[in-house]
Amino acid sequence: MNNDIILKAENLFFSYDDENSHSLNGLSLEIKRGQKVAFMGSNGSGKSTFFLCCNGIHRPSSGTLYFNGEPVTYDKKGLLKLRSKIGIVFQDPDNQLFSASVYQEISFGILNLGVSEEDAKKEVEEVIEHLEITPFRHKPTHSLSGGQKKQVSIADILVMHPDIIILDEPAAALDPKHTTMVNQIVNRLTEAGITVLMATHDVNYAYEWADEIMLFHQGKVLMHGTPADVFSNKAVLAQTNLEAPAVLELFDSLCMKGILKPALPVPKNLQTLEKYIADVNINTTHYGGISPVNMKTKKAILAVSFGTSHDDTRKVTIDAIEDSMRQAFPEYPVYRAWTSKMIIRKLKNRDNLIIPTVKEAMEQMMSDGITDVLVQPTHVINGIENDLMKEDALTYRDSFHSISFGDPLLTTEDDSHKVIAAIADEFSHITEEQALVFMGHGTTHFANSIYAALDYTFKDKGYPNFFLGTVEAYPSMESLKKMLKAYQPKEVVLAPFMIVAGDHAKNDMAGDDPESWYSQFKDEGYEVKAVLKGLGEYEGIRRLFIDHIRAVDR
Ligand SMILES: Nc1ncnc2c1ncn2[C@@H]1O[C@H](COP(=O)(O)OP(=O)(O)OP(=O)(O)O)[C@@H](O)[C@H]1O
Repeated sequence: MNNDIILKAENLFFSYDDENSHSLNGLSLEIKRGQKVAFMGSNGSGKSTFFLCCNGIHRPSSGTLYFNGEPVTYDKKGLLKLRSKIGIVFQDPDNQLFSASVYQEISFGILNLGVSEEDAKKEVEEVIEHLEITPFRHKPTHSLSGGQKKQVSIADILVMHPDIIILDEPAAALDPKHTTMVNQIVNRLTEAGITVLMATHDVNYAYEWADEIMLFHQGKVLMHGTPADVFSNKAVLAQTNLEAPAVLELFDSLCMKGILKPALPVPKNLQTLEKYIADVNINTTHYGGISPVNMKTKKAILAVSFGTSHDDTRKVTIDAIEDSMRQAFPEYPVYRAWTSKMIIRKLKNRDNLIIPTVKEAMEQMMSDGITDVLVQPTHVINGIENDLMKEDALTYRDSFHSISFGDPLLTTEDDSHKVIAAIADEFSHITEEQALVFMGHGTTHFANSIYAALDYTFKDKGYPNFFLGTVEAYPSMESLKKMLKAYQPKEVVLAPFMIVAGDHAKNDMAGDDPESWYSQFKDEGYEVKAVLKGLGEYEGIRRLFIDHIRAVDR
C-alpha cells in the first residue's frame, strides 16, 4: 500500500440492528498521512459509525480497515494498538471524561498503556502546558466549562501521541471564543504532523480548514476532493443537504456581476476575498475570462451604436465616429454592432445590408482570434440601451482575456463640460437673440436626470440661451416653452441632441406635423430654424469617444 496512506477503508459494512439497514454500506476511503480531512454529510450518513469502527468500539461486519498499511485486527492486542494510535474526541465531553481531577483524567490513558508514573507525569505536564490547561488544572472535571472540558478531552488523546486524532463536531455547543480556542488547538495538532479527521456540519469552517472533504451519504462516500472541488459541485451539495460556503457564494456573485474576474484563483477564505475586492479599482471597466498565460494579445474596438436607417446621417455620424476610432487606434481593428434589432431588420430587408448585433460581433471577434475587446458605445447616456449592451457583451466574458467598456458620452462631470465646449464650438455663431434648443431622446431610466443637469450646466457655464429638452421624458416641450417665454428670444434654433439626425430629428423636431417642435415653437410666435446635424458630426464629440476608449485601454 502507498506509504502516504495512513488509513484505508475497503468496502466496510456495519449494521446496528438488522442486516437490511446498513449504517456503513460498502464504505471505501483513503486518508493521506498528515492531512486535515473534514467528514461531512447529513445526519445519519455514517460518519460517527465509521469513527467508532476506527478505534474498535464497533467492528465492521465485513470489509477491511487498514492502518499504516496493515489490516486492523479487532483482538485485544489489535484494539490496544489501534486505540493508542487513533484517538477520538467525542462530541459531548461528558461521554469521555470520567475522572475526578484534570490530572487524573489526562494521565489515565497513558498509565493504562504501561508508561511509568514518572514518564507519564512528564507527558501530562507537557500537554497541560501545550493546551493551556494550567489555569484550571486543579478544578474538579465536573465543574469545568464546556470549552475547558473540550480542552481536557483533547489532552486525554494528545498525551497518547496518536498518529490520528478524530474530532466529532469539536465546536458543537461552544461559544465563539471557545470555538476559536479549540480551532487553534486543532491547528497546532496538524502543525505537529498529526492526521486530523473532523466531522463537522460547518461548511465555512470545513472549506477553509480542510485539505480534503469526505462527503458521506447513506453509509458511503459520495464524493471526496479538495474543498473547492466538492463545494462547487451543486448537484452533490443538494443531495447531501449542504450549502456552499459563504465565501464561494460571494465570490460567484461578484464574478457574475463582473466585479471580480472568474479567472482569479478561488478564494480559500474571507481575507483572500477581501483582498480581491480591495484590489478592484472601483472605476474598473475590465472583465476577464480565459488566462492570458502564453497567449498573444490581439485587441479590437467594438463600436456599439443604436443604429439608424437613414444612410445620409449614418455616413456623417456613426461611420465618422468609427473612422476617427480607426485613425486614433490604427493598430486595433474596429468592429461595428448596433443595438436596435428593428433597424437591423429594416436594413436587411430594404438594402440587404447586414449589421451585426453585439452578440454577433462578439462571435465574429472570437473567430478572428481577438483576445481583448474595448467596447465603446456611442450612446449618449448610461441608460437601458447601455446596460443591455453590456449584458450581451458579458455573455462572452469567458471567451476573451478581457472585455473593457468605455463610458457613454455623458458620464462624468468632465464629460458634461467637454460636451458643452464641443457644442459651443459648433454653434459659435449663435447670438443672444437666438435660443439654441436641443432635442434629446429621454428615457424612464434614472440616467435621464443628466438632461436636466446639462441644461442647468449650460446656464452655469455662461450660455443662458442654450436649452435642452427631450422627446420622451423630462425636460419636456412644456418646460422648454416656459423657459423660452422667460428668455424671450427672437429666433429658436433647433438641433438634435442625439448622435444621429434620424427619424426624431427629421420628424419630431424639424417636421411639418403640428406636434413637431418646429411647429409648436412657430405657434408660440418664434422664428424657428432647424439644424439637422447629429452629435456624431461634431469633432469635439468624436474626440470625447476616443478619450473614453483611451481611459480603458490598458
Ligand atoms: N447506537 C445506535 N443504534 C442504532 N442505530 C444507530 C446508532 N447510532 C447510529 N445509528 C444509525 O446509524 C446510521 C448512521 O448514524 P451515524 O451516527 O453514524 O451518522 P452521522 O453521519 O455521524 O450523523 P450525525 O451527523 O448526526 O452525527 C443512522 O441511520 C443512525 O440512525
